[in-house]
Amino acid sequence: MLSKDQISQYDYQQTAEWLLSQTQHRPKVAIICGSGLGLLADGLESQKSFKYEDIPGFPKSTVQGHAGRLVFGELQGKACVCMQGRFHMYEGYPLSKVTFPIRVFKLIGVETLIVTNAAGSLADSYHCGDIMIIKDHINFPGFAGLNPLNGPNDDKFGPRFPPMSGAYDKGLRHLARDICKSMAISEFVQEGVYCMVGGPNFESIAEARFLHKLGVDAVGMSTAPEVVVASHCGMRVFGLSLITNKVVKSYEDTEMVNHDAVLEVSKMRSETLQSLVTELVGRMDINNNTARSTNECVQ
Ligand SMILES: O=P(O)(O)O[C@@H]1C[C@H](O)[C@@H](CO)O1
Ligand code: HPA
Repeated sequence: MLSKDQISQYDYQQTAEWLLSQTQHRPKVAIICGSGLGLLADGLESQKSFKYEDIPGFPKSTVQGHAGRLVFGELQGKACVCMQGRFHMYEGYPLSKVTFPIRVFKLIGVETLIVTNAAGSLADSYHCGDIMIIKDHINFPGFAGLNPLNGPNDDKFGPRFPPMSGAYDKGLRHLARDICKSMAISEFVQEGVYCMVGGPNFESIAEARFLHKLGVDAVGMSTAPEVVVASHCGMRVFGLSLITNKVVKSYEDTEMVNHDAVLEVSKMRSETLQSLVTELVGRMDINNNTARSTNECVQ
């Protein structure tokens, strides 16, 4: 039996079928835009967009900097679907709702997920405005039992105990580094470990020091649940964090982070991020997705 927070295969299917009936686009790539990074979706050609509130079963965006639109279109001739705004645990959504779109994407045929987010840096060598290719993540809420895969496993999507090593595709990370070189932006591109915390408050100094000691390079309030669900259902994943602030780790430091500053830095770099993602989609082989596992749920 499903608990009140769990979502049935039928519910995902209903939303997927509704979307397929509303657009001719058949995307193999989905892109999630982080805080202030909605511009990524504006680059799509032949757009067809839907407000989240008009999509059956979809949650609503409540965070400033997250427009709340699902945009279908083409990037470099490849069909994509772009979430202009995502859902966060701190908005009060259960993780099944936070990750609802991922399984819907799977059912409409998406094989590759690109996640982006705004994050604070802990690594001493990082600067505000840096772009971090996500190599791996720490799903902190998962340690406390908050995992989107909790509850009865739906074998049609993936296995009960999925591996998470290698969740961030090596080939795509390599390709992204090559693209950064050709764009001459490597000097502010890093590769590191992202940690999701629940938010909505930013980290205390003691928490920041703790995460730094754990080897976290950047911290944010999203992404890990989406990646867990995408990886569970065999999607190939690529992730980028935009470093919008340095996390305060010293009691001498009087600087305080706030969401407006996060949005400001996001805007400053969003064009570069848009070019990087566009080039990546253009050069990735979408018909050769050696995704991590196979399953039967694609219709
Ligand atoms: O959706 P993302 O992870 O980009 O949003 C980040 C984390 C918080 O939601 C917000 C804090 O400013 O930005
Ligand atoms: O410093 C941060 N901490 C957590 N989430 C964030 N999102 C942007 N910056 C931060």
